[in-house]
Amino acid sequence: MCESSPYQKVQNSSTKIPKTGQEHLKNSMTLGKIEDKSDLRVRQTAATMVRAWYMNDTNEDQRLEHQLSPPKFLSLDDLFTTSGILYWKLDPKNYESKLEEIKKERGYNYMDVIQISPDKLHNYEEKIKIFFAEHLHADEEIRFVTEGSGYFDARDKADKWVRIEVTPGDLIILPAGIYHRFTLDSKNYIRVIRLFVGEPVWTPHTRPADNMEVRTKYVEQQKAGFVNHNSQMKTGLVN
Ligand SMILES: CSCCC(=O)/C(O)=C/O
Ligand SMILES: [Fe+2]
Ligand code: NI
Repeated sequence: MCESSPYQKVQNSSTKIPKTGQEHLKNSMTLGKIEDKSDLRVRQTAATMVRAWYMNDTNEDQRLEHQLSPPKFLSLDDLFTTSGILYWKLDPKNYESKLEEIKKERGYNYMDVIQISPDKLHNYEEKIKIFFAEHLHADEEIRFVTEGSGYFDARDKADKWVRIEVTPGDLIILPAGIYHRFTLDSKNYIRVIRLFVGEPVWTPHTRPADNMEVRTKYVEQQKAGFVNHNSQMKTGLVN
């Protein structure tokens, strides 16, 4: 989306984050180095907790899980191979340095915070509708969840909806050109850090946008198969 004012904005990671509860980020982060095996185990367990599944197409409330019967889950590897979606699990209470590392590595020099709930988001009903209309962006969509939960839905190679549950500590990167949408779950609240390279442009291009260059490029990549040069990201390990 292309909203501007209601969110805190940080032009680069060393800039102060102005007001509204974001201050604790600065002090809460230490380097996410895995010092011993028990630490690794804890982090791996957390990493495997991401859930992604194929959706049914019933007209029930969008906030419900929409599992197939029986449910059909995807692994992180499947998620990446079928759609190019990258996922990292960070420690939701101690993520600052790892997030900084990722920002540096991928060139994300903009960040702000959005809280989505009926009482926290201006024009909530309208925004929720926009988020849930199938669309693509000309750039990556990078979201790090700090509180609450929700679902990102993305189309796989066969144009089937895959639902990805996001909870605190989840960093998800949707590639440019992928058809997707977002909804809150039945708890009705999420707080998300949004990252971007340069000045953010979150214009949603509603489907059909098949003739956009970014879409044709994405489809080509999808046909050729996505290649991940960062195996940590693919497996969801935090370090
Ligand atoms: C959870 S962040 C708000 C949703 C959004 O910005 C978007 O583009 C969804 O596709
Ligand atoms: Fe989007
Ligand atoms: Ni958007």
